[in-house]
Amino acid sequence: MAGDSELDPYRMVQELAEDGDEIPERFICKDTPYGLITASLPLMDIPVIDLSRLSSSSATTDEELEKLQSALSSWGCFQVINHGIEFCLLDELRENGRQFLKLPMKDKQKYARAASEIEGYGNDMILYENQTLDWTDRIYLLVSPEDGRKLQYWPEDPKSFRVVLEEYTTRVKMIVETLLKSMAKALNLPDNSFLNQYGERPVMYTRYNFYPPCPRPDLVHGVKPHADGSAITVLQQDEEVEGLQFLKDNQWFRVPIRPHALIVNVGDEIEVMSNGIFKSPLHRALTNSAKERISVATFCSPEVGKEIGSVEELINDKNPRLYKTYKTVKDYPEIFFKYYQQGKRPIDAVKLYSS
Ligand SMILES: O=C(O)CCC(=O)C(=O)O
Ligand SMILES: [Fe+2]
Repeated sequence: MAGDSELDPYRMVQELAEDGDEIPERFICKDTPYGLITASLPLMDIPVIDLSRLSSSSATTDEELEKLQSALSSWGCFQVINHGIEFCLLDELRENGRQFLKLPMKDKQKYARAASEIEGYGNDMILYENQTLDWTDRIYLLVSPEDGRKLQYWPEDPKSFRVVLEEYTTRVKMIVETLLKSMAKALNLPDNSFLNQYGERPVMYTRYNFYPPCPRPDLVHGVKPHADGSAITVLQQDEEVEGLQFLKDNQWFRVPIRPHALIVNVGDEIEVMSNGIFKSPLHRALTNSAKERISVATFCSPEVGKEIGSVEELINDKNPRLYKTYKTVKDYPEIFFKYYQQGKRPIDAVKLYSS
């Protein structure tokens, strides 16, 4: 496809990458308040949580709960091992995304995102005029609740795309429930303290992020620095190509690749529910000049209409309430995307005191 890419908001990054060395101006990041875009950074000593120890009540459970509490109050994220998802399912999930991406553009076009929607196959959403765009294409799908799925956006090629994603969704849902219970236990709260706010019909979106090779990885973001608006995000990383980084104490760290482990980070909703004890971490994804990268992120949020607020037992004279309550899926997405696309932190909109 030829044409002036800067004037064509629907042009995929994949096509720009195939065109050659020019990066349209709109992708070039002129302002980096969180530091230079570079991969020359220390590797993160990422906490590792063994999910099988959390789900059984054995002698090692308490130790694992302590690790969980420590991971979430420092980094806000960890790697999960022994999560129970078969490795072949994880491989197939990621490979299906890759296969879809290799299809001719005309075959992918029928799943294209409509201008006013977030679901479907598309590039970075343009929400305001001078927005710097991320070097990424994506398939973005609501996967739960099941009756809210818009199957017109779910690829039918490769053939197993839909069943694999359905199965993965079921598994992630179970993992998140175990984690929410464990997180409450880790804070000495009743098991259901977070689950009560999460509800029976969580809203889950899965996003396949594709990062085509970029001729100037030092000038663009694959995904700009942000914290997730979810309660919990479960991420499958590329099995070979690094790119994800977390910020801690104003320093970026590279996330190491551990095949078949999942990365879990908490999002703004858990920061609010835990009254700031668990941190919704800033993270970003960088691009790479040699190789494309893929990641699959599942954003898990409470069911529609649930009111989110800090758990009462965590509030006392020493620890005052830090956040306003809000209706998660009703109010937050609007705030979230407006702030997010401007590189601002949406959680600031619900803080009672500015920090
Ligand atoms: O690609 C990655 O590793 C991270 C993506 C991410 O942070 C997101 O989709 O919210
Ligand atoms: Fe994210």
